Amino acid sequence: MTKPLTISQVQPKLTLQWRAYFEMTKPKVVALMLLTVLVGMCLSVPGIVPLQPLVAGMAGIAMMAGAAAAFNHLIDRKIDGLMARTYNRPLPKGKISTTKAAAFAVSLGALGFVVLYALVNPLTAWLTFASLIGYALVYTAYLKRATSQNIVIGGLAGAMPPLLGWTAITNEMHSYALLLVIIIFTWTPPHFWALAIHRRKEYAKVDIPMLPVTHGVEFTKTCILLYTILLAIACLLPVLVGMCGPIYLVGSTLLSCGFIYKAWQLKFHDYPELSMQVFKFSIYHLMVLFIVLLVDHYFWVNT
Ligand code: HEM
Ligand SMILES: CC(C)=CCC/C(C)=C/CC/C(C)=C/COP(=O)(O)OP(=O)(O)O
Repeated sequence: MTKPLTISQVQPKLTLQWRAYFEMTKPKVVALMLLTVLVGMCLSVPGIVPLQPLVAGMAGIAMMAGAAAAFNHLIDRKIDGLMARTYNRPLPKGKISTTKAAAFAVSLGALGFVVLYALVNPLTAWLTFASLIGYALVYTAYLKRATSQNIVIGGLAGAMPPLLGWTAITNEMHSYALLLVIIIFTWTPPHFWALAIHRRKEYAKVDIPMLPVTHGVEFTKTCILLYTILLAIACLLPVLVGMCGPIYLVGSTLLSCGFIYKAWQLKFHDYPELSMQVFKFSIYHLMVLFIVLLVDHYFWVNT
């Protein structure tokens, strides 16, 4: 006869399951996206942001972005199991079955959609749904395996969060919000290609046509440098149209100089650790840039 499980045996199993589901939502990526959502919300109105659409908007967008990430885990489970960076993920490790992962992704996405539709507005719900489809289906299931421009085109889905935040509060698309989308859109290629240089052998092994695999490391480094220059120009646009003030101008210029400097080092110095340094820098760059946007908004634009 099999012995019944004791509470002390069940508890760790439940905790492990919970952690595995949480990991599928790519929490750190979604956390940075939520910062850009919040900034989109704050910049959309001159004064205090109304609390109800702020809370419901953040919750709904977080759920749908987490669901998109879970779909990515599900669709990529086979190649993830073959790469050193990702073999330990819940699906290749067998911590969660494909059926449960699919049920989780669908329920989380549906719940997020209902929250946005019912408590925020239909415009934000549909735009977030389009981002989910853009990342989970267009990028993951198709572009990723089809072209070396995969992340340039697919990056549009990941760039949407500030616009989603903006529409959650105002129920309309504003050209200022599109400038924030353009900034994340031009930031994505240097962010990802730096990592792809470091992991190029793994991508080649699973036949994923990332730029360093198809066009070589030197060409990718040139593209990274050019995109950091393009990003610096994109970061100036909010000042040129009068959306942001001097605090943002100084902060974003320093960040742009830092990013171009790191990309220049990557292109013209041959230290293997530089690619991961550029990748890490990109994350701090975007985080600080959006914090500076917020500080500028409350300390300059409103004065
Ligand atoms: C299509 C667009 C994008 C691609 C292909 C991409 C790719 C990646 C990859 C492969 C990693 C994993 C690195 C690792 O496992 O060590 C990563 C990490 C990260 N990405 Fe992106 N990314 C994209 C867009 C974004 C966006 C829009 C944001 C935020 C607004 C973002 C924020 C982050 C953060 C915070 C991490 C670090 C996560 C961690 O440390 O666990 N990414 N990105
Ligand atoms: C609704 C909404 C706002 C959607 C946005 C979805 C989202 C979480 C985008 C993140 C972009 C990202 C981490 C791409 C990496 O995928 P990858 O498959 O190239 O990397 P991996 O190998 O680490 O999985």
